[in-house]
Amino acid sequence: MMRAVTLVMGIDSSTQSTKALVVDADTGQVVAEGRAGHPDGTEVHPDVWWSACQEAIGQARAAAPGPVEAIAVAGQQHGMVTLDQAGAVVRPALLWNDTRSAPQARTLVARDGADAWATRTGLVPVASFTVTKLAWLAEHEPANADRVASVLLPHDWLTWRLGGQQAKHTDRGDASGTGYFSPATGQWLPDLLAESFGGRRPDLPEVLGPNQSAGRTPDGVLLGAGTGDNMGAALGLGIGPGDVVVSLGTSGTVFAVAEQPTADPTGIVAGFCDATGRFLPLVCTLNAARVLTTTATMLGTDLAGLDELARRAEPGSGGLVLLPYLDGERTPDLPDASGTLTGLRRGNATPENLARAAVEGMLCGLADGITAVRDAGVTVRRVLLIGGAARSAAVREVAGTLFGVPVEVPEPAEYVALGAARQAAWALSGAAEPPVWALRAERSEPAHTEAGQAVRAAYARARNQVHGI
Ligand SMILES: Nc1ncnc2c1ncn2[C@@H]1O[C@H](COP(=O)(O)OP(=O)(O)O)[C@@H](O)[C@H]1O
Ligand SMILES: O=C(CO)[C@@H](O)[C@H](O)COP(=O)(O)O
Repeated sequence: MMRAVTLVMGIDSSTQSTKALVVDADTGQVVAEGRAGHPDGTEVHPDVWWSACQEAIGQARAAAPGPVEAIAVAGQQHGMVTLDQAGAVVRPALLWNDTRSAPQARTLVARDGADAWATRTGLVPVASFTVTKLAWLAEHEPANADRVASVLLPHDWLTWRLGGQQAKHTDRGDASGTGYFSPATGQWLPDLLAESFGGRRPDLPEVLGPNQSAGRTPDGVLLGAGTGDNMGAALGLGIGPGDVVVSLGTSGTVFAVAEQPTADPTGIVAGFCDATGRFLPLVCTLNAARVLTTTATMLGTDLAGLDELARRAEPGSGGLVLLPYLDGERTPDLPDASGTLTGLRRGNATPENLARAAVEGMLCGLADGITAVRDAGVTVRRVLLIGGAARSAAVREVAGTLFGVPVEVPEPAEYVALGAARQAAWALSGAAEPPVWALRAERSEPAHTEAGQAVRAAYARARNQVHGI
């Protein structure tokens, strides 16, 4: 007899695109997909995400074998979505990679001290976090700030739109990236928000538990709480103790699931919550996959060409080191930095070496991130490498040399959207735990740590030489 299939949808609204997956709720098998691009830029009107979301959902629904019963959205973290009293967007959202609020971040840290921020919010403010964007708005656009009746994150806003603009909801995972939420208590910190937003007290969405529902769409589909994209990926992969994920999308992230909250006063490890009721210590760099696309363009080739060139060069790129801070950097906290190529000589100035230096430079910052999460108390037994740039063979090989632990590459898949789908299936089931879905087949990259250590040392020297850190 045929099994009755229950279908759910997971949406990943990340920096560069929206992806929608229709998934079998019992097995986690993907049965249909949709995708739509986002425009470039660090300031984006949320309507753009809504159009992309509609397009991706339309494609996935058209290809699906039946109707979906639940949907959840995982979105790029930290983006500042401001709504007025009538629910209209006050101004385009400032995204996680917009660095204009770096001066406000410094002022907030000077005001309360890094220790106090880390203890209260799990974070030390940098330009990425929503609280600094609100401080920027209060200082630079007070008339707009006065109109703000509520503040949402990208995933909250999309969930609210999908639900026909009824009650506003978020989850612990995404809330923990704002800078006015306590991961330890699971509560908003409205006084801290007001102190940072010129005394204003906008409404904040209700924080739902991991398997709670955010209502229904006008046509009756159950809505999951949704979450941030990194929390979504952790749920999609179903990571456990000893697993550290390195995700190479627009951002580079390193994260693991932890039982206890973390509070790192250096600000390197952000003490986020996850999407299962646990915690998600995370290190984020601003420059990941796009370092490769930019280098490919510089070399007059495409990503496949860059891959071939990088694989022809020796480890260490003949002495070339790229500090890849093309969009400024968040970790280390260098919002005004630009990229630097060091070690250039007539004898090593080849396309091959430049291609490999781009791959090595992008990954060295994340290797440092692995060290930082280990220092924060995370056990690191293996790295799971995901995100768009994990599709590159050169990236996978070099990661195996730099990370110092076994690197496993799960079958390429949209793990953020898969995590959102798993959350939707969980909300639909009403069960205490999410459905058990098998992790996709993995390939391992052998670790050659000796060559990798020399590459990391050269990177650290170059960073010290240029930035004094
Ligand atoms: N084979 C590849 N080699 C290197 N980069 C790739 C490859 N395929 C895709 N990418 C890059 O991955 C990025 C998209 O990854 P994704 O994880 O979807 O990002 P995001 O979630 O931030 O939108 C793009 O910058 C794209 O150029
Ligand atoms: O700011 C962070 C994490 O703190 C980023 O990871 C954003 O969540 C954007 O993610 P991608 O678009 O690169 O997936």
